Amino acid sequence: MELPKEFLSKMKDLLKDEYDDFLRSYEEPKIQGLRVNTLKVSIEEFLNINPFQLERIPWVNGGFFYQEEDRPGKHPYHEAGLYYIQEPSAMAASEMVDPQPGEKVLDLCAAPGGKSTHMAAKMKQQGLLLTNELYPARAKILSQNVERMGIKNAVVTNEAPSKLAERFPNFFDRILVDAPCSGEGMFRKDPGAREEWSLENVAACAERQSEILRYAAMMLRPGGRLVYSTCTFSPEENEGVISQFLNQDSRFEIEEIHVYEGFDHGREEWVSNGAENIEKTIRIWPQQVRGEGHYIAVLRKAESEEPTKWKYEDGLKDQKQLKDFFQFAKETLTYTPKGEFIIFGDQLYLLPDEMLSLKNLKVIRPGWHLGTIKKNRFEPSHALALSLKGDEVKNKWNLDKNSPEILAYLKGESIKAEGPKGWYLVEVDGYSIGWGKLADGVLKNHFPKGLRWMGV
Ligand SMILES: C[S@@+](CC[C@H](N)C(=O)[O-])C[C@H]1O[C@@H](n2cnc3c(N)ncnc32)[C@H](O)[C@@H]1O
Repeated sequence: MELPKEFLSKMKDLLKDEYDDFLRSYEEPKIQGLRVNTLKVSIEEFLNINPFQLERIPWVNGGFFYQEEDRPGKHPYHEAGLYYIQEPSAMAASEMVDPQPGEKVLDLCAAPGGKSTHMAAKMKQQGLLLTNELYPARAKILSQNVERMGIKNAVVTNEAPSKLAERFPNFFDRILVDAPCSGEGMFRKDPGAREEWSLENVAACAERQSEILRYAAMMLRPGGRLVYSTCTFSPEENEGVISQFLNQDSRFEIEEIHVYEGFDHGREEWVSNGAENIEKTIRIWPQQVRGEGHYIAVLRKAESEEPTKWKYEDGLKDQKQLKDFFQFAKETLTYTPKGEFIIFGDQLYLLPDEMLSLKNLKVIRPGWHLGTIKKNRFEPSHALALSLKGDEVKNKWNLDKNSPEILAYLKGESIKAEGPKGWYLVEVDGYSIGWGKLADGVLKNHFPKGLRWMGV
């Protein structure tokens, strides 16, 4: 593998005796991981039905190494959101954010959503997860992953950190800044990162990271936790950014947290003006664990009495427009979802608790997407299907993971079926995967066109 020469000489100076081991790690194949989505299946249940060769990742409950030939991205369980494919070291960051059910959590640089979907699982559908991405095309992928994992309490936005900072001052209990970086830790996985690398780019990344971090700091409530992470080795983007930030903002300090075996500590000697306790930040090295390179700093904001006035988002006042939805819920579900409803165009959503006004923000998904309000009828969304459990619907149609019918369903074909007319939750081995509508012995396919398996 060809690596940038200036990168190698810099790493040699920094790592000294460890350099040869570091270099050898580039000869190893990339490490593959998946994380069980506990919103849909418990870890134990998943291990009972698991079709892959899995080995536990020590630092994350429900994280597993898999083998290249397993191809979990091409399995019906993937479409059902039973797991998320994620680089093993990257799973450490959300573990350290450790969001709790009911909290208000922000993921500021979130696409494609590995860490957000991990945090959502920890929040157990309770509280608010604001997950944001600057670039529109990436924000769309983030939103699709939120849908596939059956997350109900997430709002997906497509904003600049500065814009969010104006709207959410001192608001979040926990914030993750998984910053855009020079990606040195991903060289083994991503040839693009190798090609784009330069010393100038490292410096530009550090500047951008400092700016993002300052906006994140404004949005954290006093006493809250801010986690900063990168997938790069350069001290400028890691200990350097954190030291500069801490030296400028005395409300923050480094929080000491449990460090897993094999993880390394921050290097004070690699930066000038290293902040107090900078060695208590975390480095993950490919020559020390089965994962790519990462850096993580956990910060705590001091308690204070900063008064803040927020403007909460109001749900629909006039619920007349919801008539067809309530009719659908009565016919199809075993309960009626409650809360603050909101209509965007003809799309119906339920807002997460405590959401602030979304006015003038670029919102991709303002909450739990329920479906489309059509003329005299309601059509349920794919997001609704993926977030429902079998006991929450009156009718379901279960397919075996190895059956020809599940393949036909994923390709968009109708399936022969007998039963009362209406909407059916289609399942794979008991886990929701989409909708079908039954009439006259045929289950009409409602698996979204854009997700269908072509050429299989
Ligand atoms: C390391 S990636 C995030 C990975 C993600 N957290 C995950 O686990 O899947 C950083 C993200 O920050 C976004 N980004 C780039 N410039 C940004 C900026 N100025 N402000 C906020 N986000 C930015 C990138 O588009 C990218 O999606």
